[in-house]
Amino acid sequence: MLLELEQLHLAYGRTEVLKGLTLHLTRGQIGCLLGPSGCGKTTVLRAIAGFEPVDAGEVRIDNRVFSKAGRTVPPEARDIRIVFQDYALFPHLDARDNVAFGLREGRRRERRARAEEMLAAVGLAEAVRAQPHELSGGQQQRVALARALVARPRLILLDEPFSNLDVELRERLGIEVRAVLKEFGATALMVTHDQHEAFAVADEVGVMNQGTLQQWDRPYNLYHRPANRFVADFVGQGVLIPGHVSAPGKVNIELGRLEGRLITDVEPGTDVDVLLRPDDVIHDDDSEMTAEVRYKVFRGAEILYTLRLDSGNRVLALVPSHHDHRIGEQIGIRLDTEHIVAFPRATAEGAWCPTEPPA
Ligand SMILES: Nc1ncnc2c1ncn2[C@@H]1O[C@H](COP(=O)(O)OP(=O)(O)OP(=O)(O)O)[C@@H](O)[C@H]1O
Repeated sequence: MLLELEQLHLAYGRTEVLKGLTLHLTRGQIGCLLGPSGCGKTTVLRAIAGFEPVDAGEVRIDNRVFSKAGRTVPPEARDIRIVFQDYALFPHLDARDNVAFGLREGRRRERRARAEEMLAAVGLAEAVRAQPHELSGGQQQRVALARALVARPRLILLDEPFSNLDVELRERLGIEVRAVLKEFGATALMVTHDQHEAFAVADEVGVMNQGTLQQWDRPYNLYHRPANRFVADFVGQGVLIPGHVSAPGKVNIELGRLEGRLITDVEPGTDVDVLLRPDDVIHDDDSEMTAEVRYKVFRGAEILYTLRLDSGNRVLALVPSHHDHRIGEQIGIRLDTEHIVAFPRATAEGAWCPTEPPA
């Protein structure tokens, strides 16, 4: 294990921000913390970097305790580098010298040579002498990444690294950053509130809520096997539909009987809420089951339909966009679920539905 956070507790004054957070990263692994604003993501990075002392629990790196109650190894002694949202480049230094700054040792010529190699690795061989203001946001962030990587630190932390970039660029840069981190075998932890960014970059993603980790898993599992309602709601889209577990692996809902492996632990006889993702609901003109189009969002390749069932419940359906139906039309649907995600029926506040479109 390269990074181990064990039962971390951290409060700002009386406000408890991290409440027993445990997380492990192996060497060469890229992790990402995802969660709503204010859930404590940046605080986790600050605790790892040594900017914030912890109240309880431990931060261990390479089996060495770097933080525990009453003891915080200073940031400069941790061999960690951070890539910030605003790039934090020196405006008066060119790209090469910004990267060379990441090397604290060696002669200037050697440091510049290594900086040039590193810039080439992030695709900026042509821009070594450019000043930050001559570079685009994406290029500046690549310079910042090169500066973080050049000294081969133990761990790289990335704090919302793409949030100043436009959406199109974010995912592309995310894929590039992942490739570079992997090429150098770097261990990295990123924080973001953008799940597409997290999925593009990370091997494993942790969903946080109010200072705790709800699930740490591969992106596929977060989407298809959410551990609880919070994760189901936060990752991807979907609705919860009332159902009843009639037998192991069999759940009755108003659209019929679902059969498949139950992901969550619910006994036969239990009333449940079943998660239906937009890709579970297939548009099929030949199906006898129909639903009314209440709302639609054109997404280019697909249209995301909000459909009203006879009961009044809503489901979402992701449909190829040449199936362009009008609001109010009844369209055929069928379900395609290979496994079932169901949570024991809770209070009404646990369930959610897409909101009605504005009139
Ligand atoms: N220095 C501080 N003093 C007091 N409270 C703080 C301090 N820094 C953060 N907080 C509070 O701690 C909570 C967690 O903050 P943090 O920045 O870790 O959240 P975050 O998940 O990174 O949020 P965002 O996505 O908005 O950046 C917030 O409620 C915030 O207001």
